[in-house]
Amino acid sequence: MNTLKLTDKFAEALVYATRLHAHQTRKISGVPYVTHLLSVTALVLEAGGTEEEAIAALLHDAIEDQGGSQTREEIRQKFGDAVVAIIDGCTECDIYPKPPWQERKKRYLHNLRHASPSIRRVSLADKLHNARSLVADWRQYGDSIWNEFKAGKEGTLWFYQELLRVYRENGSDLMTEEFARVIEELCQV
Ligand SMILES: Nc1nc2c(ncn2[C@@H]2O[C@H](COP(=O)(O)OP(=O)(O)O)[C@@H](OP(=O)(O)OP(=O)(O)O)[C@H]2O)c(=O)[nH]1
Repeated sequence: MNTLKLTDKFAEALVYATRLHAHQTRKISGVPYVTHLLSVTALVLEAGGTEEEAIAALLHDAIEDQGGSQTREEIRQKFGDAVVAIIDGCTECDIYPKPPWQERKKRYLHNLRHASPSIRRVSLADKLHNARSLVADWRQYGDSIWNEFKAGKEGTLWFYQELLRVYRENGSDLMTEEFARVIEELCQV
């Protein structure tokens, strides 16, 4: 049985993430962006993740979407180096303009191959929730959803299949196999 007890640091990160992303929404459904952060965090904790991993899950898009290096330093001061290292491992880039889509995705896949177990857990939870969102959004809105993704349907499916290959390189676990089932479903939409 998992006996993890979350501390006030987790509660602080929850409020901080909610405020940081307060004006951001999910691009298909339009719901508050914090829904994604909460789902990813729940997946990390359900998979046996630590409090540091859960805090990193809450803040995994903070550097990329909400302030770059300034936000990184703020997170370092509030939550420490270990949390920042996990977030950096889940961050594609923090510079603007962003490099081309395929270049970013290939670099993400390359870095993931050498990433720590903590980074891999938060990354997998992130991509699992995004893949589930895609299936749910497709059911509601149909093929028009692909217009919202820079690489369209083909490129997006390529990325998810490559991610699955990388997650499986270190063996498999329950979350990886759930990801595989969702990707199979996504490939059939
Ligand atoms: N499925 C889905 N994705 C959405 C939605 N709103 C925002 N996103 C984000 O869109 C990103 C994928 O969009 P793309 O056009 O393919 O790529 P890009 O934003 O990286 O350029 C995902 O980021 P990512 O970099 O792959 O992951 P993340 O770490 O930013 O979450 C995902 O988080 C939504 O409503 N549904």
